Amino acid sequence: MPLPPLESIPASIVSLDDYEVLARDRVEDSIWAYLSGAAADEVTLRENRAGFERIQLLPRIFRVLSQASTGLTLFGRHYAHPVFIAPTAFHGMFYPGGEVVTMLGASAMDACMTVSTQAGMAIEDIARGAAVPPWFQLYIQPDRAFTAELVKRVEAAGCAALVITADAPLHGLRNREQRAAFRVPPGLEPVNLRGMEPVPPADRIFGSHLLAKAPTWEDLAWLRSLTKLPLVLKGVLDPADALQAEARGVDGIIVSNHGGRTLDTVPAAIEVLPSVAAAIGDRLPILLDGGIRRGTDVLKALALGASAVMVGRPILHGLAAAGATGVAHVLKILRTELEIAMALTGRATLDELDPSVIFAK
Ligand SMILES: Cc1cc2nc3c(=O)[nH]c(=O)nc-3n(C[C@H](O)[C@H](O)[C@H](O)COP(=O)(O)O)c2cc1C
Ligand SMILES: CCCCCCC(=O)C(=O)O
Repeated sequence: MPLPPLESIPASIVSLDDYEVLARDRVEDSIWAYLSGAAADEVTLRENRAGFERIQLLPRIFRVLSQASTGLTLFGRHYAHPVFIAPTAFHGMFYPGGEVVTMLGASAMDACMTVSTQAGMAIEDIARGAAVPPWFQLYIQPDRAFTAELVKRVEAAGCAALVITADAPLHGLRNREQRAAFRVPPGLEPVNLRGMEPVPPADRIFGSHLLAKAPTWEDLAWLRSLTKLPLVLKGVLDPADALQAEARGVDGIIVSNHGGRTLDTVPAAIEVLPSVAAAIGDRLPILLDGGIRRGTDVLKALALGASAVMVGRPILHGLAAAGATGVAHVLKILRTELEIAMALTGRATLDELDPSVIFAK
């Protein structure tokens, strides 16, 4: 499938926020509530942005930039830049063709896409078109035998890492979605979970079946024994959990509050990153997501201990606004902004990004 040229995007669309405005006109109200909303009062959603805005940069001047690069190596693979696509559910809600179209845009920008367990398309079909082998995000299912089969499929499809989401044993309390009566549109289903017994609804949480099979640390050890893929744990906020994950043999950690969509009033991801980075040191790579909207945000996250970042909602804004071209343009904007931020702070490589680029008040 050819990618329509970036020139087809209006010249006035220059930032990720512009894509949010463009997408708003193209997405039906209840789906918009699902995409944009977060848990409860959405305090954490706002904090994810405010956390980045509170951090100021301190540039160095006259540094040698002639060999500048955004390249990095993670789990033995080279990546052209540190902007990864976070896993998000059902891309078909936002654009016909769903995840395959997102992958087309990601491939045009050499970006690594993480495919959600809740994707509306088969992992094999999504991975087939990938220029960069995707990562797969796993929600450990109540049926562990089914989960094991899914992991084998993911390996066979050529995925390069398994991202295990740990912060959502339950769906967060999404009042904005409830008010808008959000439902997954007919015709979309989590096709990679086909064949699994659906989890019936319950009228209470404690004492019902809902938490009976919730994942525990033992599941991590079980997954470790099941696959050679790098295991990356998503949804870590407490350094003690990061250390526990390391002890259980994970290969990487994603500092994330799920874009504010699980437990409200937890701190901004960028605010807890330094404490997780201090605990883990250089022993494991750390990624961060939540609120990345500017190249300066990418730079701040890398300076405070992340090796790469993931971006959620803006990718869906690009997809809704202009399909694969929109996804590619969102990624291009972020990468270009990162390069500008690196050049203007006098940092030629990602290795040169450390806390010295952050202004200490
Ligand atoms: C519409 C939507 C769907 C999401 N679906 C998933 C999912 O299926 N699995 C998952 O681990 N995280 C999911 N997330 C969370 C993202 O992976 C990521 O943590 C979050 O979006 C990052 O914040 P940002 O949107 O500010 O970039 C979803 C987020 C959104 C906005
Ligand atoms: C509409 C199905 C939602 C599945 C869970 C996806 C998710 O993690 C999210 O944040 O939303």
